[in-house]
Amino acid sequence: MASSGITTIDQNNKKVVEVFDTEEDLAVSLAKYTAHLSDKFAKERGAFTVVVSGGSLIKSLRKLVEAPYVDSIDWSKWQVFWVDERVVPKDHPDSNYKLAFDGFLSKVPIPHGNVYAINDALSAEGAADDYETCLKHLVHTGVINLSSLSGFPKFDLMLVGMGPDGHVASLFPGHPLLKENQKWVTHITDSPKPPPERTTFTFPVINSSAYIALVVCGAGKASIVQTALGKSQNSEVFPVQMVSPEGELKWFLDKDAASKL
Ligand SMILES: O=C1O[C@H](COP(=O)(O)O)[C@@H](O)[C@H](O)[C@H]1O
Repeated sequence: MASSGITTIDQNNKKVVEVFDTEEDLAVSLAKYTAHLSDKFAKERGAFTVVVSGGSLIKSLRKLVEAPYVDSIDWSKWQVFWVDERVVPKDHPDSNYKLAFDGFLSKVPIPHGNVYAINDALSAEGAADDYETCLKHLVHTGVINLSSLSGFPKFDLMLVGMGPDGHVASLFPGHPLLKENQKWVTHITDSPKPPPERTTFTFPVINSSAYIALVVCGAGKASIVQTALGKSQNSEVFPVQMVSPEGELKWFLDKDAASKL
């Protein structure tokens, strides 16, 4: 699967891997994929619950704020959440909210009340608990679906990146939080990547999703991609390998990230 432009699909159609010649091509396809799901969920359930990560993912969403998508998507149906957040003020350069707001949210007419940022006045633990309470309320009111299989919230689409160490959200290799199986949202105060204090969705929530787009670009991530998708002998299990949603997982890779496959 080394060349670009190739799509592979696993036997039960739950995992799709698509490799793009350039990050530009990837961004175009990601916008099309997201717009399609927005339309589907808006029609089916009158809401589209979208979870974003921080990092390089946000730049790869840039085509959504351009024609034709900026005018064709029904932004009023979007409900936006963060899979992880750094516990810093919302206007801090490290804030995932600020990154998404500056690069994406400020350019589309999503109602302000449909954007769920953490309470940045709280401690990491307090912010995680507060976010979980907010999610529970939204499940109760039917904005967020509940998985009948797992009993955890089932978001329509998670758009997530992966760090060069194989972390997803703020779930880092070897960290005890990888095993959290009760909480919906938890916190970390010793993140190996700064800033140290963060909130993060847990794996049961991530893996209850209807759709996950895992967006990975750059040669610096090729070894982990090889471990996750290729024939690497690496015995360590990286967090990204624990991503296994109830619904569909689609990997969006650029040629460099896929270079070791
Ligand atoms: O710290 C974080 O890093 C990951 C990966 O970021 P990237 O820039 O390497 O794509 C990101 O997905 C996560 O949301 C963020 O908090």
